[in-house]
Amino acid sequence: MFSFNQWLRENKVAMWILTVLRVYIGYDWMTHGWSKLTGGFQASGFLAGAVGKATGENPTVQAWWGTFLEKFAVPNAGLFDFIIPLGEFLVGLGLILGCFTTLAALMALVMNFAFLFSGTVSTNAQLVLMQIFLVVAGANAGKIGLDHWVLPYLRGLFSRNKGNDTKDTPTISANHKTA
Ligand SMILES: COC1=C(OC)C(=O)C(C/C=C(\C)CC/C=C(\C)CC/C=C(\C)CC/C=C(\C)CC/C=C(\C)CC/C=C(\C)CC/C=C(\C)CC/C=C(\C)CC/C=C(\C)CCC=C(C)C)=C(C)C1=O
Repeated sequence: MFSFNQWLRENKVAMWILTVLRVYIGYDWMTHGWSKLTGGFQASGFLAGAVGKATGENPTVQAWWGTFLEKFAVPNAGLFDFIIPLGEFLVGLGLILGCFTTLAALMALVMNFAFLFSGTVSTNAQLVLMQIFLVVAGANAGKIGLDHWVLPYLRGLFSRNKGNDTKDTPTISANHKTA
């Protein structure tokens, strides 16, 4: 039976479409990150505004997220001045190069949802939808990219001496000499 998920994960045509999608999304993240890194960026104003949206009868910002912003993000705004521009830039770079593609897409989702929870729709919802395709596709989304080499390298690193590697298994060879 045809499975769309399997098609995303294994098909060659899907691999090319995902590559175009990945580079497009990556370029969007990287340019936003770069302009914040070079032009300066302060999260405090936005964060205070988001806290203000957590009140009223039908608040845009959910109470638990409002509490997180008020108690953690606002007092540590300097951390977000740094991690948001860096995160956006690195996520963009990872997606463009196809390096740790799935992890980069997941971190991108974390940021999109943080912005959505804070009451900004903007391009976040459409990025979320596109990035879900990248995550479901898994390795196929990074095959035309550094993941083509990085993933097998990591697999080798973590599966050494496990699996079907026989070099550590003692065997008695034909010319085995006994004393
Ligand atoms: C449209 O949207 C929007 C924006 O945005 C454009 C915005 O700004 C903003 C404005 C935002 C603010 C004002 C801030 C708001 C802040 C909050 C709401 C506070 C809460 C926020 C959070 C909880 C989010 C925190 C952020 C996180 C978790 C992201 C952190 C991410 C990272 C640090 C980066 C992760 C990156 C990865 C995993 C990719 C990794 C890949 C690479 C780095 C590639 C590197 C490749 C190389 C260097 C090449 C060489 C490498 C090789 C060859 C590999 C070798 C391999 C080996 C195995 C050796 C809004 C509102 C918005 O609405």
